Amino acid sequence: MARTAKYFGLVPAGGAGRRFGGKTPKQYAILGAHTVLEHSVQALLADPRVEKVFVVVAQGDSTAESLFEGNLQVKCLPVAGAERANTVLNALNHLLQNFMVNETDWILVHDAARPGLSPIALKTLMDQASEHVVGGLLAVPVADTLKRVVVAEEGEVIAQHTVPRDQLWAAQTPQMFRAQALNMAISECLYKGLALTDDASAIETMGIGPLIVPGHVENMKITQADDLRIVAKLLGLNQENPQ
Ligand SMILES: Nc1ccn([C@@H]2O[C@H](COP(=O)(O)OP(=O)(O)OP(=O)(O)O)[C@@H](O)[C@H]2O)c(=O)n1
Ligand SMILES: C[C@](O)(CO)[C@H](O)COP(=O)(O)O
Repeated sequence: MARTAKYFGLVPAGGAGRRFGGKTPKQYAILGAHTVLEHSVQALLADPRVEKVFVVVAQGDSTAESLFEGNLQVKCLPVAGAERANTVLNALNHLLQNFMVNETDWILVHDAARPGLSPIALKTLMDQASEHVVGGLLAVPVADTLKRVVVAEEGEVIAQHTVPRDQLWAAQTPQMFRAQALNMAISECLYKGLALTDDASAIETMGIGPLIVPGHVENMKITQADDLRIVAKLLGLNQENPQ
């Protein structure tokens, strides 16, 4: 008889941080007293149901391994791929093929670049998405008016027209789905050459809508350099002289 489904974190941390710039990839930038990655991993471990967090890094990246040395709740997998979707798929393949997770276990995919995830948002997502047919994700309703633009030859960005925002939400992470379902959905999409910027979009192509659970602004993604200062402010962390 199959055991009860467990919960595992999967943190894609294999990006180069091109938009962030600088020599240190943003997942290893210092935020308060720890790296961005450590904050993001600890945020997942805030819920006792999360058994283990798998941190997926680029081959040869030993930084994460040293950050979590001795922490039995964290395991680093050097199987990151060319894009975020490849990283997630490579990790899922590794975990399933090595029987480290069961096909029906819940996988919480959470960006290493989102250190501000709150325990209550994580709990709400796990409580609600686990009751949904396919799973779900954190997202926040779009509050700004959105413009579709064109970029002129001189580089000027020109508004073409306004995009109705009444049914638009901005996806965050974690995005929580069953291991094998997500594995198959991403694999199918990549085989078809579909570009995936998140995990839910792969599930959506299977014809099932994931549950949206309201997130919070503090869970923003660190993308540009100044985002580190903004997130530090949102989290009330001293960023003047990061340790
Ligand atoms: N090949 C990749 C690309 C991204 N990521 C991870 O996916 C998350 C979200 O991606 P993004 O914010 O785009 O990070 P980068 O790809 O590093 O940023 P950029 O696109 O600016 O290079 C990050 O935690 C990043 O480390 C990954 O694991 N593998
Ligand atoms: C997964 C994600 O954070 C949801 O908004 C986002 O799509 C990641 O995009 P990125 O370009 O890989 O940062």
